[in-house]
Amino acid sequence: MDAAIAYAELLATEGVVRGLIGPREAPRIWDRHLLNCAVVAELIPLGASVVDVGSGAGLPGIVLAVARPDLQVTLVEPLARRTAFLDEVVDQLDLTGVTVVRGRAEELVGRLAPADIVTARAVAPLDRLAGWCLPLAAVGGRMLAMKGSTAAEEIAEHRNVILRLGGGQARVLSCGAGLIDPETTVVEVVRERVITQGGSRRSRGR
Ligand SMILES: C[S@@+](CC[C@H](N)C(=O)[O-])C[C@H]1O[C@@H](n2cnc3c(N)ncnc32)[C@H](O)[C@@H]1O
Repeated sequence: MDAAIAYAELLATEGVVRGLIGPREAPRIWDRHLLNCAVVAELIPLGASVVDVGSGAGLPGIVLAVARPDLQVTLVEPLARRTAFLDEVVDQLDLTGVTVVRGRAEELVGRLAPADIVTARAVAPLDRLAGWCLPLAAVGGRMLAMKGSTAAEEIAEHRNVILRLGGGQARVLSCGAGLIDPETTVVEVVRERVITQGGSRRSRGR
């Protein structure tokens, strides 16, 4: 809790001053941001490696690292102003299991170890997100994309693209039942196959 309180304080002060979070968000950091992200931890197995794509000011990556010290979390973010803030948060909260990587997700394929879980919140539409996140997951690993009430429509629109990218059937999951209202909506996609550049497939175990 001490680390969570310290992070909330950093977001509401430095985060706002540096333009990483809107001033109107400061009073609702706990419910709209921290708790909304923390409940996603219920979908992540013990000791998993997590890559958070487009971490921004650290959502959900920092929250997951604080809530779950068993996780190895890599925060991927292209903007220097944001990675500088993330580095400071990691230092100040002494988050030993967190690595900050400056870069675009699509440029990091093959440079990061394949992750058990790839998270993203408010980064891109589902088709583009799948194109960035699935290649960073291990085969059998999962993308967990935090989405709003239009999650099912996004899946219907982009189902074929996701399959072509080597993903399985996307599912809409709800996190935080009995803890937060509204619950957090997550689109889960398992990376089932490796798609090589020419479009051929390699399945798990081959
Ligand atoms: C709207 S912000 C969301 C930040 C955070 N996830 C949140 O929920 O507050 C989107 C973030 O995605 C990052 N981003 C955009 N394109 C990206 C890419 N190709 N790879 C990784 N991050 C990217 C942006 O720099 C930005 O910080």
